[in-house]
Order: sequence, then structure tokens, then C-alpha cells
Amino acid sequence: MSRAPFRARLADAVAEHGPLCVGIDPHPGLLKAWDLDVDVAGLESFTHRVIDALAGHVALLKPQVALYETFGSAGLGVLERALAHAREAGVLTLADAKRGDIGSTMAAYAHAWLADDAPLAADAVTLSPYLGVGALAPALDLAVATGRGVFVLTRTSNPEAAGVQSAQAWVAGPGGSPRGMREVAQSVIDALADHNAAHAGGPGEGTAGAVVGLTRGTTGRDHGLDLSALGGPILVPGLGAQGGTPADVAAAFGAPGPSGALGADGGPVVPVSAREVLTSGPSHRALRAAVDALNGTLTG
Ligand SMILES: O=c1ccn([C@@H]2O[C@H](COP(=O)(O)O)[C@@H](O)[C@H]2O)c(=O)[nH]1
Repeated sequence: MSRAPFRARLADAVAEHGPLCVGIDPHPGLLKAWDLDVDVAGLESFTHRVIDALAGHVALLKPQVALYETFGSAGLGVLERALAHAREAGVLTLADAKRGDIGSTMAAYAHAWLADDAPLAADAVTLSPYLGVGALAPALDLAVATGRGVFVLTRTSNPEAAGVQSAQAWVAGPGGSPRGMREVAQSVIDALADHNAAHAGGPGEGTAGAVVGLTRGTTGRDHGLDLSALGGPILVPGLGAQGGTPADVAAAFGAPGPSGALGADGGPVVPVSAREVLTSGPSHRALRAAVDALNGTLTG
């Protein structure tokens, strides 16, 4: 099936609804707070309620795959039906699966989340680059072919990540040309930028997005990364429950552009909130009000 590139579809959705991505994170405590049992039926009710409340109201929904996997095959069944429901309701989905493996196994992960005929296909998937960005090629290639997207972890929002992601490494550029010493997180951004540059103006334009977390060391622009050449969307987790604020988003990524999308360099920049929005549920009206309030402050 031919569809517009994910980045263009995301930019349109952000222009229509605002930049916020809502995480669907059905933690046991949230199920209980919504008066649901902590079982597969509760998981299903919670998930479909979020989709019914927010489809047509938010740019992107991000189900957290771990919270479905924990229920085994029945939980993955709930996720499969949820992704189909979201597709029918016309809202973009990002499966937060953080996959990454050697190339031959990566091809199976890529098919699972990004192929047209895959039961769990989403509009985009999160990937981990710590087996090498090159090992992610099957996912990047399939995303280009199917008009889907990937978001690769670069600087995550958790404090434990600094030791690996901020380490200095000697890295080669395209074709083995010397690039020199780089922070690991920046070297991942550089590789994603190379991928996007190779597809500029084509059907895979902006396929490679980056995850740049909000809360660790972000005051002003001191996430410390040069995102100017990325040419893809940026997912910014850490808003709300992890302590990040809309002011931190603006300080780190710049003021909203004319379409309401944050960030001048590439983008769109899509801040994520799960628990802060979800604790306002289960009423549809309250969930929408929480999204409106956050989108208002993010673009205000
Ligand atoms: O660096 C990262 C990458 C992913 N996440 C995920 O985003 C949500 C955040 O949930 P909140 O309730 O808004 O804190 C969650 O699914 C994380 O696994 C992240 O937080 N940081």
C-alpha cells in the first residue's frame, strides 16, 4: 500500500492537533485508579477508552509495548486489536518497543512492527541502536518502503543512561571516512542524519527520527546535541510524571513554528506524556481536557 512518508503524516497531524504525543501506558496503578481489574479485560477497556477519547484529538498515540507483553500472548492480542482500532479511527500510532538486534534478527523485528501485512504493524516503532546503528538497516529500509517511521534512542530521559550515551567514541562517517571523536548520542544522530539526507525529496523523506529525552540535563539547549542536520522527527519523553515541563521543551527545542510544530530544524518535535494525561481519566472529557491544556502550554 502506498502512503505519504510518516514524517509528513506526523507533521500534518501536529499542525491539526498540536505537538503532544500521548503514551498509552496501562500501569496496574492506573487500571485500579480507573476502577478496572488488573487483568486482560481491564487492559483492553483501558486501551480502547484512551483511543476512543483521543483519536481525532491528538497527533500521535504511543502504546508502551512492555505493559502489554507482561500479560503474555493475551496482552499482545489486546495490543494488536488496539493498533487496528487506532488505524480505523485515523490516529497515528508509535509502538514503543525499543527493538534492536543483529541484522538478521532485526529483519524479523522490522517485519513485526513495520510491514503492511504484520498483525502488529504501527505507523512507527522505537529502536535501540546499541548493537550498532548499521544493524538497524532492515527497519530503516522497510520503513522507507512502507511509508512508516522509526525513532532511535539517542539521549534518553532516564538518569542511568548518561554513562553509555555521553561516552566519547571514535566514529567513522559514511563509507568509512573519518568523522573523529563524538559523543555516542551525537554519533547516533549523525548516522540518522546521513540516512535522511540519502532519502531527501524521496518517498522515505525523514524516516529516521530520534528520541531525545527531556529531563536529564536539559536546561536551555544543554541536551548538548547538534540536531540541525537530523532532518527527521524528534520524540521528547519526560514531560509531566518524570519532571519535565512545557517550558523545558521550549528551552531545549525552541519556540513553536507557524504551524504549531515545535522546532525549526527538521522535526516536528513531539513531546510525550503518558501518566500525567492518563491520571486525568477515565472520562473522555477529562482526558481531552488534559491534552488540550498541555498542547496549549506547549504552543502557547
Ligand atoms: O527516553 C525515554 C524513552 C522512552 N520513554 C517512554 O515514554 C513513556 C513516558 O511515560 P511518562 O508516564 O510520561 O513518564 C514511557 O512509556 C517510557 O517507557 C521514556 O520515558 N524515556
